[in-house]
Amino acid sequence: MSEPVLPELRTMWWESGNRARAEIGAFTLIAGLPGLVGQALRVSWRADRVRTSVIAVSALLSGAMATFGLLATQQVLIELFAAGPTPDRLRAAFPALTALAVATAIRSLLTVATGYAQNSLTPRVNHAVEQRLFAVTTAVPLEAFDEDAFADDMERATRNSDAVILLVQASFDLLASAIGIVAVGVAVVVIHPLLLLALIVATAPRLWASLHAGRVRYLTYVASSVRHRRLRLLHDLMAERDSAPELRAYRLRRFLLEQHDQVMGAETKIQIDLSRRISTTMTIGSFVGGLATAAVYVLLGLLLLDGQIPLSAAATCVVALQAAQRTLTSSIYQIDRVYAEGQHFRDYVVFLDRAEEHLPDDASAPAPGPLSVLRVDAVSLRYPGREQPALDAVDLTIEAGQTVAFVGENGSGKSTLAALIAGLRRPSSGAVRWNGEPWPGHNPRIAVVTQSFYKWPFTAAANIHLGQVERDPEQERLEEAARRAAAHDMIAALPFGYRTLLDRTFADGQDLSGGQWQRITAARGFYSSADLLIMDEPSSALDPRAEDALFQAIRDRQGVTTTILITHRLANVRHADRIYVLHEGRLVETGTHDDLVRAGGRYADLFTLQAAGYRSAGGAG
Ligand SMILES: Nc1ncnc2c1ncn2[C@@H]1O[C@H](COP(=O)(O)OP(=O)(O)OP(=O)(O)O)[C@@H](O)[C@H]1O
Repeated sequence: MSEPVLPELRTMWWESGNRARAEIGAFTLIAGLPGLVGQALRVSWRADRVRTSVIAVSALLSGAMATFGLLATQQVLIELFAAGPTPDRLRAAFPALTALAVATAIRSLLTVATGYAQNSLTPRVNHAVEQRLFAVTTAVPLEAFDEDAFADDMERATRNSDAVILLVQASFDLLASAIGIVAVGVAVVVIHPLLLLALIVATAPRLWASLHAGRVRYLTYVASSVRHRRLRLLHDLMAERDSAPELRAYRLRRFLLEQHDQVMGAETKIQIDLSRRISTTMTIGSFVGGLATAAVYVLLGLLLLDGQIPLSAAATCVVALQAAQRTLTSSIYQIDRVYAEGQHFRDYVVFLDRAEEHLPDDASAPAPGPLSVLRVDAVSLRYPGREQPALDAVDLTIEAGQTVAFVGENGSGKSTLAALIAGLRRPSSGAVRWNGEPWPGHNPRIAVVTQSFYKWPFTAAANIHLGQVERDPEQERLEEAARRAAAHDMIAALPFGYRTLLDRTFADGQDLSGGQWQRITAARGFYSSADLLIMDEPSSALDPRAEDALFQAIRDRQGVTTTILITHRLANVRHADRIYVLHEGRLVETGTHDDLVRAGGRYADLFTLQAAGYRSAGGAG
């Protein structure tokens, strides 16, 4: 093995928020919060005004109750520390005690109301966010996926769709904590203005230390993230079904175990170093925080001795200080969360904005009529990052009812031309005209059986029905399409026939061979009643009998419906009304099979080469 380590990994979607949090200091962190909380509240407001209002009002009322509770506590203490017999003092403290109990009960009720409102708000926000996101991801044209930056943004936005609700939740929690802190501040000012200063002095070092510790925690995460992913990659390689056969066939076991040992060793060492740093930060934070609190207690003592504040005020201040520190601890956690989730939320918003630029404007276009003629006018396409155009000024005309073939060597541009005709991609220049009119986006009258088909995790029947999902499935038509693609007998032999799930993730799910899958996708093409059917390499994995049946079915369409056939098996295009030969993106030859063989050009060369292969094999046999 010449490569000592696995290749570099790119930054992943889930790291952006934590990375951003790790890179900034406490000041930038705090300064960024109002904007993020504002955005979260707007999202929440749009999703559900009533519940958003309930949560916001509850947070405010809860803060008011906290202030009220502290003032009542002071009143209770004043009455209890007053001179006189204990029963009298208790009687005097009773109204304040009742007020304290009521304030506490109201706060508890508000917490319950907030919980209910948040529980119902969460699915509503998620629903709104996901609907908007997937409405966009399913509408952007294919070329958007070729732009690296766009594809990255899309991945981040899709995976981070729950960032919105996490940001909303964290923002509400932060809001409640912030109001709680303000409430304590107000109560303390009412008791004695100087105590506010004491409160700030006691809590500020802890606040700073906790924020700093948060940053170290995020740094820890970021520093180990690449190794974690590398480990996950190795876990998958060593324990997954897909890689298991080659792992054994190529005897990769030792290599992978060594890689795992190396990465795991580095990870352990760095984790230990980093946890040491975190512990140090936390210890310093607690130490300085403790000193500051002690200093405040000393100050309180001095004020008491000097007669500046009564004993009840000092005692209330101690209670307030503890309440403030409790609220602060939860605030720090919320601040970090709001910031990190806020970055993910920004990814989501940025993606939606960028995606808007890509969306096709086909809402206002009239539906295309039945095909009479399709014209490809000087169409060119250059993929991003490629010097050579994949298609270069291609012109051709297809009449309704024709069967035409695109042939050419690998990479000559056949699939790209098919994608342009279907409207799955837009040309860099030129136009595809359906009955003389260009059609923006995918043309609903064209069905495509793609070369790199997707194995949809549905039943066999549903997989065929995908060819025309807008109509209810008709078993007879499904079977008829399957027969034409030589798929019927194979499906009938599956454990549940047409109702067999074609994905092993599901209970009783089955997997098919490559050729069997290809028969299903061909059946899907036949099932559609599109005016134009494009079949891109529909027989590459088929056995000779299935291939013969498939091409017979394609020949049966000739003169009735229109077909574009892309194949390297040139014997199968002999019957085509017209053959277009592509070479390095240019249309180099056009004609019937006989015309092209007679012309003795590129097609004739390829055909003779293939035919010679069969002849010599026949001769050898
Ligand atoms: N998404 C893409 N991004 C960048 N280049 C691409 C992309 N898809 C295809 N290409 C390039 O465009 C050229 C034409 O590719 P295309 O798939 O159209 O060829 P093809 O004639 O269908 O080939 P094959 O016979 O192998 O299926 C090739 O050079 C290919 O590398």
